[in-house]
Amino acid sequence: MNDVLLTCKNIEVSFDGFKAVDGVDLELRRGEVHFLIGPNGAGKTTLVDAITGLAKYTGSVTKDGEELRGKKIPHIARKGIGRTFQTATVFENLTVAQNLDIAAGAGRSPWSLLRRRKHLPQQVLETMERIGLADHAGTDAGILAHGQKQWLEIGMLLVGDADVLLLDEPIAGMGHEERETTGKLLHDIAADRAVAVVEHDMDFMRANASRVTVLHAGAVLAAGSVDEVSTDAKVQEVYLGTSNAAPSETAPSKGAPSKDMETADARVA
Ligand SMILES: Nc1ncnc2c1ncn2[C@@H]1O[C@H](COP(=O)(O)OP(=O)(O)OP(=O)(O)O)[C@@H](O)[C@H]1O
Repeated sequence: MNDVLLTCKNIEVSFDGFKAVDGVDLELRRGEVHFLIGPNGAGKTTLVDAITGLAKYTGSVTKDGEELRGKKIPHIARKGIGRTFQTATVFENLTVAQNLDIAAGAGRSPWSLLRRRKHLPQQVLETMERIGLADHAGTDAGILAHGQKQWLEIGMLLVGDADVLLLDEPIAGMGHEERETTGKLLHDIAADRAVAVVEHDMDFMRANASRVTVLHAGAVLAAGSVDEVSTDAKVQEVYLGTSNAAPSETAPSKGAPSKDMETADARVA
């Protein structure tokens, strides 16, 4: 079995008494692309916020035996936990190479970080190849295509030595080719890391998930392989809205379970 890099136990996040995350357990393993799915408002992003120190929580997040609850955001990042946001947060006025050089250069002085260097570190050069941006080393990040910005942001986590990557809807707004490339990139980087992907796109999830956790109303509804969660009656009910609790979301049930989730995706996305 792949080794566990991050363990979350009984995570709860409350906003003014409303439990956005309600007792979630989660393990992220090296070698896996772990999808976090669930309807809007299920608590996916809030869970990522908790893990990365942006949201206060009760429960426990551990990495390498260290409890991370209550630790500051930079400390959590230094522990190798990195995240991307739906809107890429790159330095738009700096080049691809400079963005990566800065991300790789924690500990260097601000001036040396901003200086255009003749020789980029090997790690930056290798990462540019890996994320498919080697031909854009001198391009300002601000004029990259949407997908390329997402790849650059992932690259910035890689050069920062993150080994647990939490990616929030990385393919939103991408075309077919960019999605395919992103799927390959996720598996490439997961070979020696743990990758978690918050996603609404069920086709992308089915094509790329090693493991899936389905959240609903802040809690884990189901977890397992794509097949296991696709055939789970509770998951189908939530996605199809066949329960009395969500009559307005009722959608006709057609075909195989995986098709059902596709229907849900069209509605949820
Ligand atoms: N800062 C906040 N203050 C109050 N409520 C919040 C806050 N952040 C999130 N929530 C609420 O917590 C719940 C979970 O939100 P969250 O964004 O984590 O869901 P999600 O599963 O990521 O949804 P989506 O797929 O739409 O992004 C929602 O009901 C949301 O309105």
